Amino acid sequence: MTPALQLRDVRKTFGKVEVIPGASLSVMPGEFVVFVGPSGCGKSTLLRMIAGLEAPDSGDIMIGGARVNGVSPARRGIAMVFQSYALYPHLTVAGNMGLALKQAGMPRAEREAAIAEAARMLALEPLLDRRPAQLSGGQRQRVAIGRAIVRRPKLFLFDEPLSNLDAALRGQTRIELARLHRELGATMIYVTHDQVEAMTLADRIVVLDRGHIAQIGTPMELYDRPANRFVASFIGAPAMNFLPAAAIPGAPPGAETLGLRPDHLAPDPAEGIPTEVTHVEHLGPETLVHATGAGGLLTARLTGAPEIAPGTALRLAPNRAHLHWFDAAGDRL
Ligand SMILES: Nc1ncnc2c1ncn2[C@@H]1O[C@H](COP(=O)(O)OP(=O)(O)OP(=O)(O)O)[C@@H](O)[C@H]1O
Repeated sequence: MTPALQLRDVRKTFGKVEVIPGASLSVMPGEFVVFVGPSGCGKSTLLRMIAGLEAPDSGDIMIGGARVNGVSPARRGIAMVFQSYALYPHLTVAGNMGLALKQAGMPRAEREAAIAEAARMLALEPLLDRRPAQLSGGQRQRVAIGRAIVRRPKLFLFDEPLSNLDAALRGQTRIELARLHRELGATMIYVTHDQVEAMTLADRIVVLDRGHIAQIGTPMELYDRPANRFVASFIGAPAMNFLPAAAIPGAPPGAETLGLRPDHLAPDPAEGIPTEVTHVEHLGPETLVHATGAGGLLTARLTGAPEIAPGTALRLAPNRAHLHWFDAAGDRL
């Protein structure tokens, strides 16, 4: 099958700074791929090169099997949804959604059918005659998504589309986006710095570390088998704990660091690592216990609301089925 998108050793430098030192990846038709990484890691630059808003210094960008380097954004068969909704204030919702189709010369009846279909998918039907100023932030973002849908692009590109929404609406819109992806069966590339969005939306996640692809995999692959410390610490909340490899017996040769997820620690008065509790957070169904011990800081996620006070001694034992060993370079062993 021809990949919907392929990057072959794509490089980008701004002035003297190499922002993308060489990225290669393939996205299959219908996949939802999320680019994730901390601020400044180059996610937006990569997305903007795919969109044609930025030119790579070298390398090939292929969309649907055709090389699109040098092809204008409008001719790439893509639709982009930004963090800022970028709606036209003087046009109605329907007008905003249909503008690109009108400009492309699509007949009115066909245009209206496309708008009606997108409005149905996004529950925008009652709002079609409103102007952007009369909409909430979440509704505006849905219009921006609708504007992308009506164009039936080969590739949807999303650049942090939820970051202007409040937490509750972000969660809700995330679920809507996942449903939309299922319903459309479209190929989607999505940029975020939020690992929860990446974990919940992606078929596959691309983790970027200072322009390098640190790992590509399904959410559970990254969670269960992070390729290096960077991915291990970025994926999963609360973050993975890191201790010197000598903290427990059984380190493989070359191990420098032991990674333990908070989910994989449990009190064990006999065998556990001795720690002193520094802080306890009761979240209702679970409790986060923060402690010092074995030459590091440890966070454990315990179920229920155990009575543990700061200052007490607590022995925490790792689940042996979930140990992550890393060498001096930070690579997984
Ligand atoms: N037009 C530009 N000129 C010079 N440097 C740039 C330009 N655009 C981006 N950069 C730099 O390239 C690096 C990557 O930026 P980019 O916006 O791709 O990161 P990002 O991962 O999307 O970050 P954020 O989440 O903060 O948007 C940053 O160091 C940024 O300062």
